[in-house]
Amino acid sequence: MVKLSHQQPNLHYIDERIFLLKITVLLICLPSILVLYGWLCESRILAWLFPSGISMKANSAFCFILSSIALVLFLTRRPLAMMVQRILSLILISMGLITAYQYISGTDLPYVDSLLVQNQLVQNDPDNQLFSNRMSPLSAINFILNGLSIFLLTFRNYHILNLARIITIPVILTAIMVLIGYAYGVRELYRFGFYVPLSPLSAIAFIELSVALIFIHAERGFMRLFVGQTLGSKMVRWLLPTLILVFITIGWLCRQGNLMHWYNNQFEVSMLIFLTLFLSSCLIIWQARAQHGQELLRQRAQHALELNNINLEKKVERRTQELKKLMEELEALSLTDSLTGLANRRAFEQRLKMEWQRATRYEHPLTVMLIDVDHFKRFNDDFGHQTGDHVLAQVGAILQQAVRTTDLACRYGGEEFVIILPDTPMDDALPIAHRIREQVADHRWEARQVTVSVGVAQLNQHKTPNQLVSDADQALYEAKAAGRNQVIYLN
Ligand SMILES: Nc1nc2c(ncn2[C@@H]2O[C@H](COP(=O)(O)OP(=O)(O)OP(=O)(O)O)[C@@H](O)[C@H]2O)c(=O)[nH]1
Repeated sequence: MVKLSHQQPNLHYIDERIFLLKITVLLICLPSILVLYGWLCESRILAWLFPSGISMKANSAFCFILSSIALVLFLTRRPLAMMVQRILSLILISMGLITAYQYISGTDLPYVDSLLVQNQLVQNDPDNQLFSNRMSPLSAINFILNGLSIFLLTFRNYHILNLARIITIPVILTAIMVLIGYAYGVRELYRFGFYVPLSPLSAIAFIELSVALIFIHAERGFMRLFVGQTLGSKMVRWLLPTLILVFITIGWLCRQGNLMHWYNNQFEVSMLIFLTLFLSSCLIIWQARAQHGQELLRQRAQHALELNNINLEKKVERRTQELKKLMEELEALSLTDSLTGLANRRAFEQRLKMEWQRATRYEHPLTVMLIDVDHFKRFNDDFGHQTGDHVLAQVGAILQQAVRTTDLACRYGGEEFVIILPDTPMDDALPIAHRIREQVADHRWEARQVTVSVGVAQLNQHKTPNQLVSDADQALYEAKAAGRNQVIYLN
């Protein structure tokens, strides 16, 4: 069994529906109480509330009062209310079944039709008829159906809810038929054979009761269509009652004209067809206009949405490109030394690892040289850090110029630099090292002459890139020890 979920529909609509339910209960209950009171006090005026010559029977009035109570109890969710509703619905079903049994078997069970009132009013009734104190067979069937519907609605289950609604539809249809019968004077529509006819007041009460039952928990099941906020919901809410009322009224007016001998039958039918065509066309055009407007709005909204999507996609694409560029810049920044503009130690380590792998795999020569500024501490102490920074930047520029594009000059840290020379044997690397040393020494320095010491090492049987750097460092150490401004290589 599917349990109903507790949705939160529009509260404004809920308030409106609670109000309508209360009004409906009053509309069913008040006339029924008056009719029942009329029967009990033998007041023909009250019992014959509707001036048609056919009264709502006392049992029917009683059943309608019970139905109203059951209806109003749908406003509370207490288990006790649910129990009372089930008991009331069972009474309604029983009343209907017992009456139907009496009609079918032709018997007159004691204390059933005379349960609430004796027959005095009926006996005085000029239109007296067989079983005239008994509710009509149609009422009996309708009370069975409505009682069943109330009983099922107390279960609040999705499938049962729809079933409860479906069984009230025949009640509405037959009651409308009865009203049409009264309006147009078609006896066969409200009275079957010699049976007791259904009174117009009962027909109205059945319509009110059944419509109210159909709208219980309307936000669930197929009745959602009637209480929704869509154009379809608004259409069905207005169009359906309008259609029923308008066409019944047109028919009635045409009929009355004929009865008053303003025109004959042919004219009545022609008028009816003309007015029906005219009004149906008006209704269709009115609704088509509303739908057309809605469709245009929808198309415009869709177009705007598509444009928005295209703009959004362009924006995302632009932002992605910007982000990509930013990432590349960040990546470059993270690999660059800010003072000299050379690659930093991180970039050096990445590249050395790569070149070392390539060189060992293809047995290519690979040389690394470490360059250190001589007595830089003293330089800093004498001329200050800022001048020292300037010297480092200039040494960096000299190194960058001295190497090929396939080589990589990096700032190793502090005043120490390193150059990776791929595919370069020691014989080719040494002239470069000497050139660098000379260029630094020959440079026109502002403060004082600056020199560098260079240690060179070539890849040999080194197991790791670190060992190669360590060899270059050893050579550099020896260059320092040999008096600085020297190039020393380690084989
Ligand atoms: N201006 C400046 N100085 C730095 C920077 N990085 C390191 N130094 C300085 O470089 C000096 C390096 O000194 P040491 O390692 O003793 O070596 P040195 O004085 O060059 O002597 P040798 O290398 O033996 O010739 C230290 O005083 C550091 O403060 C930097 O980015 N800018």
